[in-house]
Amino acid sequence: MSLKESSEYMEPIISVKDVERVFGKGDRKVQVLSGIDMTIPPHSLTALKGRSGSGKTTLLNLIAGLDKPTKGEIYFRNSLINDYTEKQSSEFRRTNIGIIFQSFGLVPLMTVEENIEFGLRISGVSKEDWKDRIRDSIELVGLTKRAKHRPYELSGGEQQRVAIARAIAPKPSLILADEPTAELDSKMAFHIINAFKELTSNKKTTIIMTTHDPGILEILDHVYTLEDGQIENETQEIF
Ligand SMILES: Nc1ncnc2c1ncn2[C@@H]1O[C@H](COP(=O)(O)OP(=O)(O)OP(=O)(O)O)[C@@H](O)[C@H]1O
Repeated sequence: MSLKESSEYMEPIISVKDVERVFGKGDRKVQVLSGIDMTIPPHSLTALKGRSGSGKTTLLNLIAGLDKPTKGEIYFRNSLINDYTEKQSSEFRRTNIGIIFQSFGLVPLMTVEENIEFGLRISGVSKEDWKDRIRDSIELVGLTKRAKHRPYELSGGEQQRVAIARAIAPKPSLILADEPTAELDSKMAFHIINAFKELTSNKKTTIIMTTHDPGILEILDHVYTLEDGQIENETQEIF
């Protein structure tokens, strides 16, 4: 591998530098994050863990460009995303990021297949690839038999898996997942995390997720623990 290739490989996909997020003013001021530094290498599987209210979702929202830090910088590769206009920010998400939220954001009148197709359409994936991408992503989350069903006909865990399939299908360079296994039983959670691990090991994507689940932590490449708005300790550093 040439020096150029190897240095490109090591370039972080996300760099968070001295980030702070304060909500509200005066008496209602809440300092949720402060002095956050994080470097996410490409093709890694990283988790943010911490107590409820520790700021995990807030940090994911900042990385997605859905919110802006009150201080500090967030880079996607070499691009400073906290300076993006709203238009640049939504274009950035549309073309680079798959988002799995706690509220799944599925379109109620669309079947599982149609929801995933919708995701492919807005990500700009060429139409000739849709059929394979839809089939493969549905298979990956174990919902082949439910492909023609609508979200209201599915359980919470099944809806969560549709949201995962929809985020994966466009093959984004970064997936941000807020508690993607929260609704799943331990066997299915393990299956999904293993699928995440395979997608990152095969250099198909990079994943940053939040979790409460101690059972899955050992599969991950890197775990950041948030406590009192700061990164407490770093574990499982393998890079
Ligand atoms: N828009 C807002 N205005 C004021 N406070 C907010 C706002 N958004 C989040 N917070 C506060 O920031 C803190 C962190 O919230 P966040 O959702 O990031 O936590 P979390 O670690 O993801 O929690 P959980 O595990 O319960 O999902 C909470 O105390 C919350 O009340």
